[in-house]
Amino acid sequence: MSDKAIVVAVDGPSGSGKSSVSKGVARRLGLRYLDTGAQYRAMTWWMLRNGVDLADREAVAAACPKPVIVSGTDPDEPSITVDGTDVAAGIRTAEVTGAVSAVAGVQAVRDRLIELQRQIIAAALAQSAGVVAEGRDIADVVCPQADSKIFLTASPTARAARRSAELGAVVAGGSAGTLADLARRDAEDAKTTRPHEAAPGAIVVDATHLTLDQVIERVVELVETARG
Ligand SMILES: Nc1ncnc2c1ncn2[C@@H]1O[C@H](COP(=O)(O)OP(=O)(O)OP(=O)(O)O)[C@@H](O)[C@H]1O
Ligand SMILES: Nc1ccn([C@H]2C[C@H](O)[C@@H](COP(=O)(O)O)O2)c(=O)n1
Repeated sequence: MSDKAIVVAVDGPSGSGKSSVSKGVARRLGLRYLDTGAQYRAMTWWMLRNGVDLADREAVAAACPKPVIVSGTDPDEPSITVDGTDVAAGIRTAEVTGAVSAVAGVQAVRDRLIELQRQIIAAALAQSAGVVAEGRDIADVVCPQADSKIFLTASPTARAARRSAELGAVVAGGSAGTLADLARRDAEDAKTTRPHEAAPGAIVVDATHLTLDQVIERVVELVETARG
């Protein structure tokens, strides 16, 4: 097996299992883990906290250089801070989830976070065995030179059922409400990225009928095959 540090890109729609699978693969292969969605959420958290009008794209673009966002890449303990504040829980609220697509749709935000993501990936390549980076545009925009590209998907009902189970009864309307929330966010995200389309060179992994462990195993096999 080659000793070259590697990048594994994992993209896919909301709730397809990107975070759980990417962390599991990173642990198995001794890689770092980068959650790019958490960075868009952290930017949104900061905008909401600072009273930026999210309907005003110019205001969002003007404000986006200000927050200092730091991502920790240990797959056992991923972390994210904004201006030194731990926002790991704060970025998962319904308020942030409902607002994040609007912020992620502003090109100046994307430019800033993509630059940050490339810096983190470069540091991981220099200092470790590599990184699993997950999001919506890793394989086609952030890191087209990734060594392995995975497009992780699952049926809308499987994604909604899994997300519902994770959230318990918190979402109004239960699994049906979650299904509608996922569909709405995917539709919003599709204005900016391609959440339902595999990038050129990406291998599609359909997790609808697979357990989490089976998906991790499948992705590890694909990465090891590509590594040679
Ligand atoms: N193959 C699977 N079988 C059963 N449950 C799964 C599977 N994959 C993921 N899950 C569960 O589904 C839920 C959503 O997974 P996860 O948060 O990893 O998705 P995601 O794609 O990162 O979501 P988002 O895009 O919203 O950040 C979690 O509760 C996770 O444990
Ligand atoms: N590379 C990325 C990652 C995420 N986003 C957007 C799309 C999502 O609605 C939002 C939050 O991501 P999640 O935590 O649910 O994976 O961020 C993006 O545009 N590009």
